[in-house]
Amino acid sequence: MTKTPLATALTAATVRARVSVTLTRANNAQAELVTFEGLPDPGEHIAVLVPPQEIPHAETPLVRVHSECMTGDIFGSARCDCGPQLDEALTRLAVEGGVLLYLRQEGRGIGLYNKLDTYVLQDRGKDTFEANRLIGRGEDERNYAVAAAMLHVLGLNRIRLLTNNPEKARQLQEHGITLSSIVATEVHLTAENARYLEAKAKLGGHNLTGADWRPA
Ligand SMILES: Nc1nc2c(ncn2[C@@H]2O[C@H](COP(=O)(O)OP(=O)(O)OP(=O)(O)O)[C@@H](O)[C@H]2O)c(=O)[nH]1
Ligand SMILES: [Zn+2]
Repeated sequence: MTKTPLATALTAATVRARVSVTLTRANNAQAELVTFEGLPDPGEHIAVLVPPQEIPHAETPLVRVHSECMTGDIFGSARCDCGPQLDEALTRLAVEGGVLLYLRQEGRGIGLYNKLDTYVLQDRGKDTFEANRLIGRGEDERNYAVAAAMLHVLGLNRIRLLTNNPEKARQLQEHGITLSSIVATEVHLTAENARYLEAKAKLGGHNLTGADWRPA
């Protein structure tokens, strides 16, 4: 059977290296960082494999697909909920084990400088989606084929996905990943990120109920 270009791209990837690290942000879990060759886009995406520390390994692994946010993940910027979501995922993975895919998709795929340009527009009253359009970019340019490719290489074709984002769930399923369930991330609401979260729920269709869910 002739493979479609997408199927070929998803299966052409291989593991490049596996490196052990102690994760101080995940209760000192002895995790493994995995790098890849032949992914469908050139970003330096990594997988973080975290062993369970408190409960036996689940049959279906918990997976967090996290998009890079330098401002939130590294500096703890309170404009968005990315930092608390990353901490939540790492804490949870340290308890029950699982995998975090760290995707180099800064600014929903538009890059750091462009994201900071949209912050200027947001400070003048535009929401996150509109601000992207105003600088001539898509509202959300992320494509999760790369995440599916990483999961295929790791042999994780059936997962429990930790997300509130329906598009992430939809695309992973489209690329052959079975979601046995979708586990909600907590709603990390603060006065400072309220407008950001409101836009995600209203315009991005994110589930902000705090309850586990299925895509419509
Ligand atoms: N363009 C743009 N990107 C942003 C902004 N704030 C955060 N981001 C990026 O948004 C991405 C995170 O996406 P979110 O929509 O917050 O969450 P998600 O990953 O889609 O959904 P969850 O799985 O539920 O967390 C990261 O790449 C951030 O860099 C913003 O104001 N503008
Ligand atoms: Zn963020």
